[in-house]
Amino acid sequence: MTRVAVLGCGSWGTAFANVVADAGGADVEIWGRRTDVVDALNQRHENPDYFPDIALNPALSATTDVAKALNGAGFVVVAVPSQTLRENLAAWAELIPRDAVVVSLMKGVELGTSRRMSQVISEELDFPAEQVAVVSGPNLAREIVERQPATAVVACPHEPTAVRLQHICKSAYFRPYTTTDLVGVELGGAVKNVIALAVGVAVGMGFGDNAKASLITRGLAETVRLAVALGADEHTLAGLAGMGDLVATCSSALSRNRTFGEKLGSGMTVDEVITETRQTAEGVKSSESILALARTANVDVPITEAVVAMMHNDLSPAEALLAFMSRRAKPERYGMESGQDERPGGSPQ
Ligand SMILES: NC(=O)C1=CN([C@@H]2O[C@H](COP(=O)(O)OP(=O)(O)OC[C@H]3O[C@@H](n4cnc5c(N)ncnc54)[C@H](O)[C@@H]3O)[C@@H](O)[C@H]2O)C=CC1
Ligand SMILES: O=C(CO)COP(=O)(O)O
Repeated sequence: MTRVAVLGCGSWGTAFANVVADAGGADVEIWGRRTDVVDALNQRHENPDYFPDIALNPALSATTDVAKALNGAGFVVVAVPSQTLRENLAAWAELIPRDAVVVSLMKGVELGTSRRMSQVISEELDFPAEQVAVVSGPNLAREIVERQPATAVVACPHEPTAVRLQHICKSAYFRPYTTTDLVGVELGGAVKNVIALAVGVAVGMGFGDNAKASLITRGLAETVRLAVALGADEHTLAGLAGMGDLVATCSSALSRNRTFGEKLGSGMTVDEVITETRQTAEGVKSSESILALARTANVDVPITEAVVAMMHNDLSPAEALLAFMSRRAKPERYGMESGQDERPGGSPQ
């Protein structure tokens, strides 16, 4: 049977490993850093840190020995924070089988380089495009580990690889579709975290459904502009990895990004929220790398600009709202036609 190594036993690594085990077509071993978590996974079939009340598939095994997890793996699924991926891969590179498919579950863009996760994988491992894939979509880990129905997108420029991956993670409750549009899928997943931060801020400030719907809709518009400028198919962003994930994340109290924004909007400082946030909220750091990408591509991303200003440049939520709402009046556009006038600081009406 195909061996699958899942690297990272945080919330999504654990839930996705369980999906593959439940799908029943592969042997799955999950790697984690902490002995107590790995022991609980092996002995009690639970992850006490993230899902203490959920019975995981007993066929799922765990190890702290990354060489053991990677030995003979046909798929190497990576679920660590986006900003540590490069250093993690450097440490693992020699152990990853040269014929394996490496799968990113991550939704971030690297700081400093603005590389997508699949690009970091290709660069660090020197793997060809047909051996690098991504899984993304409306996949709040808690709901998936509860085995609630969900859909996702499996992306690889080489369709047969996407189909192989689709088969090992398709189960009674998890329905993956395939696509070859890696760029659209990865940018959809990364930018929605930034938009979820903005929605969270609005919720924390006490605003209601009109504000949320406005941010989601205009957030999708800026995601489409950026992704298409970088080579994505516009239709991908109307799909599960775009609108699907954006709606799920922005609507859910389970989202770490939305929750982070909510705390900021209700008056906490960024440092205070970071101190009490234990899990990865990718949008906080990726907002900066996404803004850098947008500037390089000369694309207006006003919500992302506002999020970066709040997260990294001490702009208060009230000031960000004022800057956002006082931009010049303009026609509603969805795609690539937008001009420079979206940038905060554009002349008020
Ligand atoms: N939680 C969710 O619902 C979903 C998360 N994702 C994405 O999956 C990725 C991982 O997120 P989660 O599992 O939720 O995060 P998490 O914070 O629950 O887990 C991260 C894991 O990485 C490990 N880790 C942290 N620093 C590390 C380092 N320097 N080296 C090696 N391992 C390290 C942690 O010990 C933990 O096991 C993120 O990019 C996230 O956007 C995608 C879909 C759903
Ligand atoms: O990506 C996710 C759902 O698809 C999870 O979002 P958060 O990282 O905000 O929890």
